Amino acid sequence: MMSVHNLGFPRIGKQRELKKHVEAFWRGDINEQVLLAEGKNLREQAWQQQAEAGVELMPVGDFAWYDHVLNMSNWLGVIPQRFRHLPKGLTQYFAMARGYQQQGETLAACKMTKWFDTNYHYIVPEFEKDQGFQLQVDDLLAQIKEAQQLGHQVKPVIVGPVSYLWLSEVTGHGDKLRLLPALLEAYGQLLQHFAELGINWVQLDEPALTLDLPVAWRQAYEQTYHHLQTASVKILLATYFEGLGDNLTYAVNLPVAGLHIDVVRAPEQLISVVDRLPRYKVLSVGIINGRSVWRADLRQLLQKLKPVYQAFGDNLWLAPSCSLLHVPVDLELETQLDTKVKPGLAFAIQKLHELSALALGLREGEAQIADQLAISDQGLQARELAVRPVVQKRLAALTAQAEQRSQPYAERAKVQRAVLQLPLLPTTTIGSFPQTSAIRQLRAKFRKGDIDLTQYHQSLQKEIQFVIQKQEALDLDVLVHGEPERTDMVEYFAEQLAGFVTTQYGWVQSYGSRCVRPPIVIGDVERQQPMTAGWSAFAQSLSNKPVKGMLTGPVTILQWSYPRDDVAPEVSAFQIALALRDEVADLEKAGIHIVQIDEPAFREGVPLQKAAQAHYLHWATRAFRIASAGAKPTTQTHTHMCYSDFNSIIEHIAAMDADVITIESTRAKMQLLAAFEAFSYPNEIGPGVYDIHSPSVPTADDIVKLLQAAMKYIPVERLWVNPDCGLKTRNWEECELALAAMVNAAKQLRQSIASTPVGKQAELAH
Ligand SMILES: Nc1nc2c(c(=O)[nH]1)N[C@@H](CNc1ccc(C(=O)N[C@@H](CCC(=O)N[C@@H](CCC(=O)N[C@@H](CCC(=O)O)C(=O)O)C(=O)O)C(=O)O)cc1)CN2
Ligand code: MET
Ligand SMILES: [Zn+2]
Repeated sequence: MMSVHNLGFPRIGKQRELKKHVEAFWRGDINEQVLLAEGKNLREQAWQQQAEAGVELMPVGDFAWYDHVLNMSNWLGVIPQRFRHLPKGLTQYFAMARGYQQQGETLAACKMTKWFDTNYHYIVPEFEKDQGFQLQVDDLLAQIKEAQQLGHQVKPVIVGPVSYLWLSEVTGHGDKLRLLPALLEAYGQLLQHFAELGINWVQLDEPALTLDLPVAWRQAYEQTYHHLQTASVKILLATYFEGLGDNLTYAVNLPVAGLHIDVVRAPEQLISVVDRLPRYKVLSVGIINGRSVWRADLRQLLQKLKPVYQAFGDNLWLAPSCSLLHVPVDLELETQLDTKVKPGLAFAIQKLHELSALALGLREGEAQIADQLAISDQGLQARELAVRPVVQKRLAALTAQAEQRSQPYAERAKVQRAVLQLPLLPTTTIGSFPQTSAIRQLRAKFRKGDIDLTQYHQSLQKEIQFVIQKQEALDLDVLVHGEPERTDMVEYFAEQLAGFVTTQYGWVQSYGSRCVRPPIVIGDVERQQPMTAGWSAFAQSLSNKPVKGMLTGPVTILQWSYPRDDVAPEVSAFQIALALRDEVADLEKAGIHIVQIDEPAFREGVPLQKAAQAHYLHWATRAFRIASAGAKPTTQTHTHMCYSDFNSIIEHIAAMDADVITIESTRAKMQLLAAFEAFSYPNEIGPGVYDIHSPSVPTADDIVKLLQAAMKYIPVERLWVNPDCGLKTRNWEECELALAAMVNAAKQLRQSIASTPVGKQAELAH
């Protein structure tokens, strides 16, 4: 029978229950037994919600206390040496995710990085040179039994071996593919365990199969699935986030029982796959967008699926394009959404209902789903909202000149030096200071109406005063206001821009227990009033040192929101950029001399396949320039990037033409700067000098060494001193100690440079 199945479901619960339980466990407020019971509850609820929405084949294995890639490492026994003496189970698991500090012992966490082009972060598998694999899967098998006992037909869902290997890092040198045979043995055993539990189908997630793969990795796919075909379970090979591209011919011929393809990201591949996939295989069509919150056009999708159903019959399965991890759980919780917008949206549960409707419509005819079609038709009307001809006209009239600063960097730098009077190696922070529970509670009180707007603003002003005082005391050179008024760097802007809506409970996991509520772009974007200038002006009034204005860039605002699914992303990005351009002008009017426009998601937005990258990089760079280039030559523009590997996009970073870029680089030990040097990056750079993810505090010596390393690549006149990223997830004690060390390090270096003869200085600087 044709099946409706799901690739994965949000694990956090409708109201972020998982976050609350896990954080309570970390604080020691609940014990392991209670945590395990709460997890079991959440899984049961998720299965129940999916079953009620018509899922016939239930994903199991998508639950994770922290991250599903870390789960896979744990199941395979990929535990780096430094954690092996810790008690197996949750202690070891959380130590790998977050680091470990106890009784004088400090273990660094494993690396965390972006999951393909999403805002979800996974824990990078860390292999030793001769990594072995040893299954420890009792918890996974127990979950499968839990679901079976509840009467669900279970399909285990795990990361496939090639993608797992692709995402891993090997310490020292060595070709990762060497490890494939041993890895396949372990996967083979795991599939055998599934078979013993009566499992019929297993889903192996292989998003890496959509990348432009080196030949050896393509071959690894053949080797892998030839090896695993002897297992007594059927394999559904799941690909998503892109089309199969050049790997299509390989993919359709791999010896697996089923193939899942993403026809939302790559609609054009449907015909090719239907033509080439043998009819005895299952074709799982990812037809409902797992990365968006827009309702689907069911009539159109039915037309698309009809010929596929004719060709494949019961071997056609319907699914979301990818795991629903990337969308919120339930639209029904949203009681404050505009009543014209809400019918246009679908969260995880609603998306599964859309799939069930499609399946029923295909099997039994459209008349059977008249109600759902009516809902879909109504949803399409929400796309006609928020049309703003004024914005469209302004965009159309934009000149190339508007995207250029009025003077080149070399000249701007001179006038900025005169205005700002900064010392060599200026010190600064990235923007946010600790988001304490007092601040969050203040916000919660304001939302509930327990305090009014005036009281809320007064308390925020007090916080800004406190933040400025602390920075003065630390003797930082360029100050920030600390962003206490922002729940999130993207949501804050979306709340104020016309053309966006925000949600109450639209939480999506970003990493571990940390969640975000991505806003939704519903139409043309337009600024209605200044968004940040008041707060920045207030902060500046408290200090004689420059205070940076703090904006989130157009690419990041769009990337961390749900875009329209029927508007080219650059159109929305340019509109957001125009709004920010006006904000920059208002900051200048308010007496602000430095404006930072953060673009941490700039790299994340780069398309996975090479063919599409140039177009993206072109418009993304333009969007940044539209936002920033209106600044006066005396205004110093900054940007900030983090969480990614920048080496491949340096020329585009340079084309953004920010006067200063502050960039995460501690974990890569300044190696990143070699790339900046190789490219002759012309403007100023603040390579992060300490990792803000770790509670451990750096010493001034550590920082001096890093800066000396940086001076080998970047002339000291163009170097800044700052942490890797914002400090909102840290506490004050950690911040003060770390920043004191940082300022101290900068001062030491300034002194040693000042006492160095001029000839030598030049040497030092290069
Ligand atoms: N959008 C986005 N993506 C990003 C980042 C980012 O900053 N923003 N940074 C990178 C890393 N990702 C991150 C994602 C989230 C968080 C984070 O701290 N999230 C907070 C939520 C922030 C928030 O919206 N807070 C609200 C709601 C807070 C809250 O939970 N309030 C309580 C009540 C108050 C209390 O008792 O604490 C409640 O509603 O129940 C507020 O401040 O008002 C969390 O999960 O805890 C950090 C980094 C990459 N991606
Ligand atoms: C994820 S980048 C964060 C930049 C922001 N200005 C902050 O300091 O939090
Ligand atoms: Zn950052």
